[in-house]
Amino acid sequence: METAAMLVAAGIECGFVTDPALVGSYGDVPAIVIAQKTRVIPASEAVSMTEKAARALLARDIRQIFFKYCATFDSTDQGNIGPVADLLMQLTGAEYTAFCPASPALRRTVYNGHLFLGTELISDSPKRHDPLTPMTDPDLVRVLQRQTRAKVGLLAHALVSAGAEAAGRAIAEAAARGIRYFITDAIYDRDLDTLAALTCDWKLMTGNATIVQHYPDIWRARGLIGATRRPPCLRAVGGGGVVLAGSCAERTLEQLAEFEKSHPVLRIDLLNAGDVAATVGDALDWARPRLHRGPVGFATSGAPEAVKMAQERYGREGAAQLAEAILGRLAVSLRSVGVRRFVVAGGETSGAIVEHLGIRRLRVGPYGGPGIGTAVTEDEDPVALCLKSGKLGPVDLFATTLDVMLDPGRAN
Ligand SMILES: Nc1ncnc2c1ncn2[C@@H]1O[C@H](COP(=O)(O)OP(=O)(O)O)[C@@H](O)[C@H]1O
Ligand SMILES: O=C(O)[C@@H](O)C(=O)COP(=O)(O)O
Repeated sequence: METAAMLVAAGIECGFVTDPALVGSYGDVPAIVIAQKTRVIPASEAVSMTEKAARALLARDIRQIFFKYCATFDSTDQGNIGPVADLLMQLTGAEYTAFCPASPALRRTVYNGHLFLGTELISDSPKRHDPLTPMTDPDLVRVLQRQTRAKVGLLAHALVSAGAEAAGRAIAEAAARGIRYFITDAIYDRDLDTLAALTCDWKLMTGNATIVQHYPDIWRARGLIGATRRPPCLRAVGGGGVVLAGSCAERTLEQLAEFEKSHPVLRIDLLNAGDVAATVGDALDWARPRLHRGPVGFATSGAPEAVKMAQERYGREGAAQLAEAILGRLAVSLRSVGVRRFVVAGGETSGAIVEHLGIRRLRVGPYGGPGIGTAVTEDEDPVALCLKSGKLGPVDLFATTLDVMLDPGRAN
């Protein structure tokens, strides 16, 4: 959703679906995002879901497929970045592609193939405690190589600094020696300019949303899209407002603490929540008398020790599935009692809630800052969603976003 929001902010009409079957519901739009929850499912399932999505796009005579993943390269040795890239190479007929997770503005940089969060290697950062994709190896060439049979190499910073032409020549030479995948160093925003210029015409490119953000100026300069349009703001949505948090990231915990200063928050302890139906029922009973007074929050989020205990009880995937089932079913129950504004913390959690709510197509609003996407359903009784990356967003995001949903025009 963040990727779509960046395009919308650049004045580009961008479709957004979670179901590839709906790609055909758009006319001649310059871009379509297909958002699927494929990050940590078994690789074979991620590949088959991505194949459906890619085929739906390729049926439209497109210039490029962009495979978006997290700036922290969230994945495990079993996948899914490597296996999905392998599939997309085959479907697009690309000879090689690059991997550019960097987000210099957020100080997520790649140097000599090593991923840093600020001054720390990712393996020394809180990402080593991620509930699903603990990142314990900072060397992305090595990380990706464990996920694919294709030969992985590095586009080193000296080559990126030398400009798109020199980098392109170096890649072509390395490709002639059999290297198919290039982890790209990127430290500064100007590196993304170079990499965008280099990859703009490739059939397949992969990375974080940050590099997509650099394409519209190039498209426009080449006359591929028309003049800038002021992005339309989203419809106002009334009804109850809630925060649903499944992210256990430090930033989410801070945002919850801030929201809790002025709003009720129900903390759901997974150790006492094995019965999903009963937990959801109790949470709804807790919410009903409070909701008419203003937004409320629900969180399964916990600090690393709490996550560890839940995972010891239910297993890594089991704990995640339990939290996602609770928050997803709660979202459905909350909608049935009049909630229409949802702020969701966590990428996986967002996917689970969108799936439970049965949302397949959304109108995405203009970019609202790193890690945040906001959208509204297109039906007569709309639901507004803000989906937030666990690690990102200002501390007061929850209350301010629920408020802006009531009148998005005011925020512009
Ligand atoms: N208390 C908990 N213990 C273990 N896992 C949890 C707990 N609460 C939530 N989870 C799971 O942790 C994962 C967090 O991932 P995600 O929602 O993507 O957040 P983030 O954006 O911080 O990575 C989700 O699958 C969520 O269901
Ligand atoms: O790069 C990012 O942080 C986001 O693009 C993203 O993917 C966030 O995923 P979560 O960390 O699971 O929220």
